[in-house]
Amino acid sequence: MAAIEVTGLRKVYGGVAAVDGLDLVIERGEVVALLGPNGAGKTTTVEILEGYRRRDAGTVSVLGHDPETGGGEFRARIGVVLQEAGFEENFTPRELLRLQAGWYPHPRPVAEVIALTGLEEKADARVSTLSGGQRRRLDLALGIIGDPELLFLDEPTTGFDPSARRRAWELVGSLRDLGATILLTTHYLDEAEHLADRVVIIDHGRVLAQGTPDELGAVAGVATVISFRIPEGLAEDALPAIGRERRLAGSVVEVRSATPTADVAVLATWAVENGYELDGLTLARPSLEDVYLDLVGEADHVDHTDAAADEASTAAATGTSRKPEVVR
Ligand SMILES: Nc1ncnc2c1ncn2[C@@H]1O[C@H](COP(=O)(O)OP(=O)(O)OP(=O)(O)O)[C@@H](O)[C@H]1O
Repeated sequence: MAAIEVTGLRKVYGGVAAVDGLDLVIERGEVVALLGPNGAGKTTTVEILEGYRRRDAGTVSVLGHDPETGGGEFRARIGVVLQEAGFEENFTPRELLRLQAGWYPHPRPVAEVIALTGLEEKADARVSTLSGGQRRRLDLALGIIGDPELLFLDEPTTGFDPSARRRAWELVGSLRDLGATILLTTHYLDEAEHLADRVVIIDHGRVLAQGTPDELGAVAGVATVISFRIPEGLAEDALPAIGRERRLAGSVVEVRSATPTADVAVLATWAVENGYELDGLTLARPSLEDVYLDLVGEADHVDHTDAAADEASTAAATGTSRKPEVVR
């Protein structure tokens, strides 16, 4: 039996469908990342799977339970890390973890979870003194204390510094190695690429595409990128017309090509005939970001609720700032 099976899921708020006929199957032991723009319906979907929201239509099975009626037995088998959980500020992380452990039949040792999440130095400090990133680590610690079979992580590393992020990734990797099934939502495409066996892209409450990043590239028909440094003194319009889109970032030319073999042949022939050496000539498969933007659409991507934050998170996620200008 799959860990999660969802068919025709629907949730409507004030006449608008936040989730609109979503189908999803997640096998046991899989790590799956849900991607999508702000307002796509990720959190609504995940909270329905966790049993925190009621659905309007569709069938949902999570570890064989209907989350709406699964009760304590269901809750003991899942771990949940919400986007914004409130804490009892006067408690310490160790105390909160002990309390939470009491809810589960087979919890992990508190000290082990503190070490796994890198909270040793703050284990006995009041929660009110924790930084934002340390609070997120505590969220993560509380999510795994029950040694869940299925872990839900809603944007688990937002606000983490780079090394905390690496540790969280290692933690997710080790949970996966122990056989946990993990469903995470993230806006960090590199996080999805690094952690997930499979990526599910949703928009307007439906699944747009799913698969490994490589499979998604094929589905989306996203082009290979041919890049090289433009020969010194050469005007850009002197380059041969290849590819379906060309961009210039400083002196680096990026050509998106659906037929890279033929395009490289044309480019190389032109360069040799004219006596140019094309410095930095490389071919790169499309990144998950290319696939994502191709599927979701850049206009759509920034059209949702919080364009600025969305753009900032994409930039942070990919280590890039604004995209180079499209010159064609
Ligand atoms: N409690 C609610 N009441 C009314 N509308 C809601 C509620 N929760 C979500 N929505 C709406 O449902 C849609 C989907 O929201 P959801 O939070 O699931 O998106 P998301 O993909 O998780 O977005 P984000 O990436 O911004 O977290 C949005 O249009 C949102 O405004």
